[in-house]
Amino acid sequence: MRGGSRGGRGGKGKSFKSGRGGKKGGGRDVRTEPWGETTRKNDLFESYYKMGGFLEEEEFEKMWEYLAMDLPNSFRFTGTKADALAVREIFKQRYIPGITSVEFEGKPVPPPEPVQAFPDELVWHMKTHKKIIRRFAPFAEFQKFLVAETTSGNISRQEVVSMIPPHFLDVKPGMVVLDMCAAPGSKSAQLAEMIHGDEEDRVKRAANNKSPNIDGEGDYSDDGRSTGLLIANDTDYKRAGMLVHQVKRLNFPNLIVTQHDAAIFPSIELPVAEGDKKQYLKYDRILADVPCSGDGTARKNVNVWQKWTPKDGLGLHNLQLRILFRGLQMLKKGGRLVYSTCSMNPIENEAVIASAIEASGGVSRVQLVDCSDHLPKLIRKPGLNTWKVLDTTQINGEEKTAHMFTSWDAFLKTKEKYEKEEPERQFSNKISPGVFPPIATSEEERIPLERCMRVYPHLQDTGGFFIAVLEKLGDIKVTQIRNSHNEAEEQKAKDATRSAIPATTEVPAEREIEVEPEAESAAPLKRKLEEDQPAPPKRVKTLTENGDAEDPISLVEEPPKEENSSSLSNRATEAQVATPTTVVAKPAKLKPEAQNNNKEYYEYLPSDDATVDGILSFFGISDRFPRDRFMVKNKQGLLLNKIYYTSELARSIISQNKDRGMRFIHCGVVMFVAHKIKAQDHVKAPWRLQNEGIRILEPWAKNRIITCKSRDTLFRLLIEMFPKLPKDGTHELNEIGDQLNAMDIGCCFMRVEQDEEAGFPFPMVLPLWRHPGSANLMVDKDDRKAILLRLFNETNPNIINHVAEQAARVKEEARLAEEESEKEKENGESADADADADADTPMTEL
Ligand SMILES: C[S@@+](CC[C@H](N)C(=O)[O-])C[C@H]1O[C@@H](n2cnc3c(N)ncnc32)[C@H](O)[C@@H]1O
Repeated sequence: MRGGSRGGRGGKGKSFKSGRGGKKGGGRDVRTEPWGETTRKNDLFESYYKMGGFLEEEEFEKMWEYLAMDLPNSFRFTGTKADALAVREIFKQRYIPGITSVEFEGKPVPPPEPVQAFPDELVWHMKTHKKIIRRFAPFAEFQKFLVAETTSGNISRQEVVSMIPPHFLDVKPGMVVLDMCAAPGSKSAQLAEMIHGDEEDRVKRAANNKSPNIDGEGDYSDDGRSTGLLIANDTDYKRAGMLVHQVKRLNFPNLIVTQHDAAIFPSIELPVAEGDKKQYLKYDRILADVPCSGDGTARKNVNVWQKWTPKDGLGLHNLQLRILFRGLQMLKKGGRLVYSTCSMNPIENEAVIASAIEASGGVSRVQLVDCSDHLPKLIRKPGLNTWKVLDTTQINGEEKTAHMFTSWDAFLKTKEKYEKEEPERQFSNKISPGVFPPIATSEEERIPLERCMRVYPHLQDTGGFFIAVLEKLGDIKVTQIRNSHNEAEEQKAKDATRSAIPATTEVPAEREIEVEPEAESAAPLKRKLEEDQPAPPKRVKTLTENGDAEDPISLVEEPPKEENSSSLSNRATEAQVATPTTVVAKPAKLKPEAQNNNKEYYEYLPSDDATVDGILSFFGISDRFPRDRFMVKNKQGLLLNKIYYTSELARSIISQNKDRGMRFIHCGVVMFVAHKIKAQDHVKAPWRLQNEGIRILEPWAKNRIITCKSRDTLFRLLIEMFPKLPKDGTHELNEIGDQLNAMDIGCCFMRVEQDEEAGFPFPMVLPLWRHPGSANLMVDKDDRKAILLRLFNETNPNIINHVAEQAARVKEEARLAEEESEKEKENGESADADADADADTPMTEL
């Protein structure tokens, strides 16, 4: 159970006015109440999804109806499985019965329900509108629990669809995982949990000289500790900060946060023996949850309705392709990569997958994995093999016409026609061959795009999402960086061969939309194009930046050795001709630079460091606990007051790469903090254990361990800060006071064993400091409140801080004394004055 700090993100759906009249049939759906004024309607958006061949007409109608409804709130129980199940049980037993009995306007209000797609009832969603949540006490109480546990890190408020991709990565403890576009970090948190696995149980077994092998899966060579690593990366400085904030609370020593452009993510060096060839880190698993237009988030992100344009997806295709391609390069052979977006647009999805597979050398190098037997309860639709491409043209920024194209050739033909007939009409420079469906020359070469997964809003009342699982079968070629000259030459050659071009299709936007002749199922649709939306949704704006300009790194480093150079395959090659940016396959060349403010400074302490040695002896930490993984984050070393701990692989990577120009912006769990007390002489080890790192160390400790056995004692220690422990031995701290009386001043581990009968549904270990005349749990007020709520259902605890109260008393006494002395002074002064006056008077008189 984590103490943790603040984090998490709430699913804030704005109120709205449904564009299509809300859900029909059944009970009244409170989510469609017109509590807000935003109209959820966008003709061009609708036309594309209606005419693009995504769903049968009837199903499309249902999908569109759901897309215009508010999204249910959802959340996930997090942490180790045991912790997550324990908190889930408290939630089910304490809150569900009350919520289930609530009625609104004579009808039962739907209670939270587990989302069937995920195992163990660890994911829940709630369709109740926040107005109802605020109005009814059982919901309000539950809401309080939700907030407290989110703050503590035991619950993550995350959109249901966003939880899907990590499940398909099939991460095992011990794996090396890269999350390429990780901010704000909800999927990174899931991945970290998977890498962590049952680590705590395994370590406990190892520390007790039992085999740490619980389930036969994973690498147990590090005394049960997970040997895996998660590198969570994001290019955006601010968002990377959010990511650090989110993952810090995981207290996971096997985690590094970096800030790089994923499309040119640097190759990370591994340490090698002197004289040996350089080795680069390859990943067992990669998540590419790329920046996207986000049109699948329209249920919670109402901006999508106002701002959707076909250019959003077209503009992102190339960046998405570059990120995916770089990911495939860095993947181990046999490794797995999950590509995902919260967009339903095939240009950002299947088109990217097809182009990346082609660019990698085809299906013999990278295969789409059939995941139909995985998460069988997740309702999904197969990926698309055909789709159309929509874009708009304009003349002098006006008279927009929407066009739907079925092929690159149809697009070129249309362009040629207009160049002759209406040369002033501006065509998009965003359409490239790669955005169209691939054309296979043989069945063996066909990319089975149907293995991709599409999750639509109506299938299980979620947002829209796309997931594709890729496996690397062979080495991937490195794409040559193409310059404008060779692109232009290649284009000329291609143009010359394009003689028989099929008929063009266009959709005049201000008139009646014509359906292109190739499309069988399409029917004419009347629509009027709204004013052009000049600004794409905020998300798109931020995400279209590829970060190159900001990144002080150039693109010339040699790639890892195994990869040979060759050109991109046809579709991807053509894509480069038609789009302004090239697919760049090479990693960033790092510039060694002094560690600066953008990232943290890391200095590992030598394994015989005297300070660490002193601390570890004080707590009786086994010699088997590694001594070489402690670091400080300041040049002044131990002058600073925190000592961090990281996993072995994190240490190797940080040490090997920190001076190469890698932007490491977070790594390490705080293990010890210097304890500044006046009576230093009393204390043999003036360092205190930290809530963050205590669980990593505790199984290896022999000294300074006390055990709390009763709920009363725990309650007292939580509700009172610095309860008294007088020197004469009298105290009100029950078994804890007795154990502390026999202990020197300093920090200790306070264990709470799991004991259902005693009212402890999960084990805990908390740091406690024994002072000369008191004791204090080193747990902050928020975490105290969360534990009090979780274990004691204490909703509004009044936490007493004896020291603060005493300090306030002393201050008050000092103030009163000062007042008193002022008064006395005044009195004295006036008395003196009187006396003086008395004295003077006679003098004067004299
Ligand atoms: C869909 S969001 C990722 C959400 C995240 N995976 C999660 O679950 O919390 C896409 C992220 O990609 C980042 N991004 C945009 N361009 C990038 C690039 N070139 N390299 C790395 N990250 C990028 C954005 O800053 C954004 O945080």
